[in-house]
Amino acid sequence: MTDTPLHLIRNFSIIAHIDHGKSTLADRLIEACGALTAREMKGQVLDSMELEQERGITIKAQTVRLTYPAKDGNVYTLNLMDTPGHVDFAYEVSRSLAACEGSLLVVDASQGVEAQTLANVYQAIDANHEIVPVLNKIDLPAAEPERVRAQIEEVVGIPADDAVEISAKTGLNIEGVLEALVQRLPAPKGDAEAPLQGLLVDSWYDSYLGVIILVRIKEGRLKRGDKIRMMQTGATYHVDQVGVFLPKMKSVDSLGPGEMGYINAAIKTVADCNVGDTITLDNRPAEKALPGFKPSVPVVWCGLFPVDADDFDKLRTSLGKLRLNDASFHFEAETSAALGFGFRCGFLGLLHLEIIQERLSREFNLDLIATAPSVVYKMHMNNGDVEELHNPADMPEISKIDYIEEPWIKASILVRDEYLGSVLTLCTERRGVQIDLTYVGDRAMVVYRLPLNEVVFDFYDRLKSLTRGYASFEYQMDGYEESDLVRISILVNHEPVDALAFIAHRTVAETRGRAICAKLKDLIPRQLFKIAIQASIGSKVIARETLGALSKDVTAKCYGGDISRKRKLLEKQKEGKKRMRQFGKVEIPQSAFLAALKMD
Ligand SMILES: Nc1nc2c(ncn2[C@@H]2O[C@H](COP(=O)(O)OP(=O)(O)OP(=O)(O)O)[C@@H](O)[C@H]2O)c(=O)[nH]1
Repeated sequence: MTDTPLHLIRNFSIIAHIDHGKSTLADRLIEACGALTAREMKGQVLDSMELEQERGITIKAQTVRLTYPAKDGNVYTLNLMDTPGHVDFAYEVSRSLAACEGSLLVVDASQGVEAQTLANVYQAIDANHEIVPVLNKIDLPAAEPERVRAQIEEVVGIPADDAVEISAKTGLNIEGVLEALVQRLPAPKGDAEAPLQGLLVDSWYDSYLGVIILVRIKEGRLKRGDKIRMMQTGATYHVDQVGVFLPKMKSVDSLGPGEMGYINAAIKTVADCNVGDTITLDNRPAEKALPGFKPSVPVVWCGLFPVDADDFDKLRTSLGKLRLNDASFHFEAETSAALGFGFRCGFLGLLHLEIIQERLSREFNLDLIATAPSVVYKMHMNNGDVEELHNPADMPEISKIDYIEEPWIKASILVRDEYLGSVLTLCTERRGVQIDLTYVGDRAMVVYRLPLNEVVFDFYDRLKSLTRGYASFEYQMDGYEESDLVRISILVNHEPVDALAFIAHRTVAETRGRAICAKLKDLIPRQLFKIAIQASIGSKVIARETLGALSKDVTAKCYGGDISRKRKLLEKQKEGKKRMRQFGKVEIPQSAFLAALKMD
């Protein structure tokens, strides 16, 4: 089974906007090729992570090898790479694409082209893919295949005459997709006798097998027992197992050119397995490495702290494990006066942040406090140095800073005309600069430049609520620009609370400072003395709230008599204390941080 001739291999990925039916189609293809029995299918096979299933989004790119007896009498090997649809995972999309020769472009025939469809299809075009448009959900009464076909031609700019019309849900015309794959996608190229060149597409940690590497062989052959070398890191390993995903793992003797599969080689550190690296043979190395991927750079950072300080080590181990599965995620130890020991973590975007946070809580059972997400600022110092700032609490003294730059993005928003006005207002409020406004059928496509800082700050939520969920949003990084930014410190009883410090444009500093102070006033329990809650820029106070004093003796109502009841009350109070953080004389409950950090 390992010796599929090149002309009978097709490697493809499926690209689509979220919810247009990519995973459902993948399931149908797997089913149609008999890889799994219906009972084994049980829901969507490719979205294996629990969290993914619940949210219905695809996080990790995965691959499946299918066998398809085509109408031309040949039996083809089809390697399907699943790709995530969301913009935060654009990086994973690009590496999946680099491992394939073609793409199925799935468009929901009742919805039409969306912002994310465009973003993904341009990546596929960049990767020189042959693209087969697929119109899905034609079972829906609202499906308008003709209109969407025209839209694909007009907006995406690829021919859509022979787009395959299907219903992934009912299974209608799945064979049409399989035939299009074998007839329209090019076969991979490569020479089985050449020195090995394998593209390291992905690596993750499996609790039974250790580190697993997903590889696409470009040239040569990779066998069990080979000694491989990673061309970038120079690390060498003996290959214990070579295999393919059916989608269950199945070991094979070797993988030849054009094939995709996995390697298991008792690798201890995933740090040696850089995605995009070239795998070659130690005793007969390739001369050149394959063109790799651009490393992913985290654009959003936030602090993660265990609610229970005893969980610090567990948090460290858990982050390490997640990182094995997700090289795009970064973390480093951090201490906060307010929150204790924790980690500063870097993410590709907000959804990525949310997913990691949720996985920590679900898979590792950790109770965490996350500080407000911050973008990476560039501090141009008076002495000519340029420092990157990931954490507002680390901002250098203002007198030493010449100027500050912040990252900008170019965002495309596709929205129904009736909501356009509110979207334009939102973008303007967020310091956006309009670049373009066109129409895609009955919807407006507006392109804005926006400071990323304003987008990490509840932009998605506002966009969603303003458009009743009907807007689609896609962005890419668009350079750095100088900006009038200030750090706002929050002081409780004149003590700065580092975890609440944030950076904002001067024009919105006061409003946001006020909002936090007002919120904290409601969240911090009254104490025996008056407490000032202030927001300041440097030494200048820009907002203030005062929390009145209160005397409170929980045992007062117990008339001295019932000792056990009294003890219970005191214990209860002690319990409560554990969840408090001490600030000078003031105790702030964890819930206050959580709520204050969740600004809305
Ligand atoms: N009526 C109908 N519904 C479909 C069809 N294909 C998929 N769906 C539904 O559309 C929704 C989204 O499908 P998914 O396959 O999860 O979409 P996806 O593109 O994989 O979504 P992400 O993984 O989030 O990118 C699900 O509720 C499916 O049941 C179809 O052909 N017809």
